[in-house]
Amino acid sequence: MDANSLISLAKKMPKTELHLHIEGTFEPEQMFAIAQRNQVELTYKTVDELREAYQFTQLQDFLDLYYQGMSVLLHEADFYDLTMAYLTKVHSENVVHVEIFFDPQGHLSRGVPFDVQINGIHKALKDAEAKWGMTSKLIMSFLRHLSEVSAFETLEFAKPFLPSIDGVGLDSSEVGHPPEKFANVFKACRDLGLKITAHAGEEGPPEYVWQALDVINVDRIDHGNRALEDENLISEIKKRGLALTVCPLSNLKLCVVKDMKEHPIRTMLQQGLKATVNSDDPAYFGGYMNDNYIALIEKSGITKQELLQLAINGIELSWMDESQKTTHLEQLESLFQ
Ligand SMILES: Nc1ncnc2[nH]cnc12
Ligand SMILES: [Zn+2]
Repeated sequence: MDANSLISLAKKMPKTELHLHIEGTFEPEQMFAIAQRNQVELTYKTVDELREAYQFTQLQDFLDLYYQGMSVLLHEADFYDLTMAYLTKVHSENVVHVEIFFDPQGHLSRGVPFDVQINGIHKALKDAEAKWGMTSKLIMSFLRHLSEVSAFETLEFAKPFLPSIDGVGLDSSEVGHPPEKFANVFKACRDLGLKITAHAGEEGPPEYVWQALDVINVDRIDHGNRALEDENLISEIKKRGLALTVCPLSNLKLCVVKDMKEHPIRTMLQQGLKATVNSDDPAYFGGYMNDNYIALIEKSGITKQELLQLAINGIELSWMDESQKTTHLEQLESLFQ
């Protein structure tokens, strides 16, 4: 099948997004509008100037801008508008289910209370479900450059809102902040019945992925690229049936891969790993869900079978209800017949 036909299929597929930081969907135009509304001054003077700064050679370059960008979010309506803009965009791309991270510590540290953040995000998620039937899960992520004590404090703030929180994650600067630093807080989260995921093997070594498995007992792995360096690790991830939430355009922008032609997602599938396609921080990395599929089709040469497998993995490895999975899988199969 030629690339154009594959792209057309990719656009029509019912898709899930399992690795998405809501603060990473902040488009410069919206950032400037909210900054103005809140009378917050941004370091960059224009949308163009800000976009020009999106040149990263490593994760930290991006994170520095990402934390600056989110600093204009102050009120519940800001979190609602940010989330609704993202959901509207991906609804138009046939995304039927999203699992969204938010970074409470990035806002608590600026004096924005937990309830302001989560109420805005949660309301948008519920409105999207009512309007379009789009389902969602919400994942609270701990910032790994901060201490485990800070993560525990965040968990305390979260406790009144646990009915709206489905899982916990671990993100921010990976190297130097291994999963074992958070062993106790993830144990507490597990005891509260929360699902667990962690960024591991994006820049960090295979050892960090082992720790995500053996020390914090993750339900899935965000990125996981560097797991491919260790055959025993690949076997263990397969044995546990864990998803890898892979983010192709993010990997390119953050120089985790040099060229999309060399992206390891096909190798992951060939090794029997359950890779999925996701956009991570689409406003910063040059594309939403469909753009990630298009980049893979145009540059890495994925086949129709691989395209189908990636979409199946996204549904099967999501945390949605089993009956809902069946519905989406049936739709997907009929599209590929
Ligand atoms: N790709 C990424 N890696 C680590 N932390 C993040 N926070 C937002 N995006 C991230
Ligand atoms: Zn991420």
